[in-house]
Amino acid sequence: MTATILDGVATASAVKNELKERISALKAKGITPGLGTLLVGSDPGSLSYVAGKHRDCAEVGIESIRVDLPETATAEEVRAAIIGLNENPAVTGYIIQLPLPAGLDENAMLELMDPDKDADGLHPTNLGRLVLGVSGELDSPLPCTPAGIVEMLGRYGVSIPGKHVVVIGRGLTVGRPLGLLLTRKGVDATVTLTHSRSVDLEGYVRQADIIVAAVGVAGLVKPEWVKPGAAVLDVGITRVVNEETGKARLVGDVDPGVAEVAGFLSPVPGGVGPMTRAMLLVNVVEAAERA
Ligand SMILES: Nc1nc(=O)c2c([nH]1)NC[C@@H]1CN(c3ccc(C(=O)N[C@@H](CCC(=O)O)C(=O)O)cc3)C=[N+]21
Repeated sequence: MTATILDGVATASAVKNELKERISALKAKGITPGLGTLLVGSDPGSLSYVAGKHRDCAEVGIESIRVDLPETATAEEVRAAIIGLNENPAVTGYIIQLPLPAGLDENAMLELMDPDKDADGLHPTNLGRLVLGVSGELDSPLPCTPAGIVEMLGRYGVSIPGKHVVVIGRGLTVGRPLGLLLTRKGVDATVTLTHSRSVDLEGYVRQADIIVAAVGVAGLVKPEWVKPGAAVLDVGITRVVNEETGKARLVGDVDPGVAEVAGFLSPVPGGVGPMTRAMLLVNVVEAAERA
């Protein structure tokens, strides 16, 4: 048996096409959605993600405003850039690209954002709304990667209610909010949220109907850990640079052999990454629709 590939590029493309109509409707009302990005420093991964986000905006007709600060920016300079984005009327939603360079307090910076312009759903108010939300109505932005995972499973007909989802990783952008989203009423998964201190990780993963690996440990999830037919979503991204060519290759948290055991597999690249970017656009459009 070979897994059905959960194609994030095709699914993101469908999501983006559906957005185009909503963007036209907004523009007809005189509202142009605009995504701001704030990037501090020049991490190659972050540069590549931010560039991708601006390309996506151009593709669907969303304006995009890019603010880049050097690695050496002070907390005061970053704070001023955030206030600027809060006040810029062309920016209907924005993100602070994470991680910020060491020495800058990420939580303090996220808290400075206008929650109504938070396109990542990572402001404390929006994380609070994620915890409080019981209706499944999207009345506040959801963190993009968890939203993209649920959206992709839905579009491929992978049923979630009552299923055991084992999430590996408890980070702010993926694992932690994913557990909250999956256990909301209307989504109804049973979630085991594992992390680097979990004892017998393999034992939990073996029981999973759906596995989400988001730790950044290349090839961590082995074929023998996977229940035959399970859905496996790879969210890990490790950049491996070829010494000779200087070219980076992306390696996920899931061993390639898992494709022979799983029922569904979301690969790296071409899986959850493009979906994350598509859900960011959804958040920007929804913020403009609410405004
Ligand atoms: N405030 C904030 N919000 C984020 O959503 C956020 C962040 N910070 N910091 C970093 C992580 C990582 N992330 C990715 C987004 C897209 C791809 C993506 O499109 N990946 C492509 C490959 C891209 C490439 O070739 O580099 C793929 O998997 O096919 C990957 C990773 C968003 N993050």
